[in-house]
Amino acid sequence: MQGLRVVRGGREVLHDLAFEVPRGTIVGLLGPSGCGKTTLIRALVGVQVVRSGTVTVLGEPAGAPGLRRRVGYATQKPAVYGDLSVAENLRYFAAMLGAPRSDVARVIDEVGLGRHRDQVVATLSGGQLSRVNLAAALLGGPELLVLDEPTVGLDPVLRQELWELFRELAAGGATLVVSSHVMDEAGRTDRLLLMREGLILADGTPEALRARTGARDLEEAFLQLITEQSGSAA
Ligand SMILES: Nc1ncnc2c1ncn2[C@@H]1O[C@H](COP(=O)(O)OP(=O)(O)OP(=O)(O)O)[C@@H](O)[C@H]1O
Repeated sequence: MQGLRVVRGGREVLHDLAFEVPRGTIVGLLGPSGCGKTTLIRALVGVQVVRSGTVTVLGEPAGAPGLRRRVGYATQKPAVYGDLSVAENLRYFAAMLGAPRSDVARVIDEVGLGRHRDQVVATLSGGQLSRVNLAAALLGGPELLVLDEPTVGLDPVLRQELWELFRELAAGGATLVVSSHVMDEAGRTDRLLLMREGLILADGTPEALRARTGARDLEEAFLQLITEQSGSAA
């Protein structure tokens, strides 16, 4: 991604962003609410009108038709049908994608919803609902998974399990871009993009960010970077 600028509602919300994501890694996109994480994700999956810049995904321009089956995207708000069961939703999405039917059982298992496979989605808890949404993004075994705050509303045990799943997927060669505004999740990534007000404040491994700022934890490192940035802007 190079020189990415996005204007929304008459205001520039991403300012000249550039970064590259190596395959097979988990990249965390972190920053406070409204800093532009979702907009950046929308640009990656090719649904965002951009003012300028180039976004290349798996060697093709973001949003190219050939990427449809190679990129899995889970939006922040679950986008599944409330009046269908978990399995019915996933069978439908698998058919739309041309993914094998056997994938349905696999992804239900991966997100730990086996006991709820025949439950109507409207009756699921919030955490279960977000897992159905995630399961839909896993259909077809995409090479790039783009997940917008996939762990919101989940208890610590489930969050831990999902991060283990993300790690397994990356070990199998998938690349994951995962947004979050929870700093304790940042330490689980291979690489962090810390965002603030439409800019990338820092880009590096969690260890490198801690070392660079001399901070004890990533929350403190983030605050330190903000102070540095404000100092250099003044
Ligand atoms: N459709 C829109 N029209 C105008 N402004 C918008 C629109 N969508 C987003 N914005 C603005 O763009 C900025 C970035 O929003 P974005 O949704 O990318 O943030 P975010 O980091 O994902 O936030 P959150 O963590 O709360 O989801 C915000 O200031 C938001 O108000």
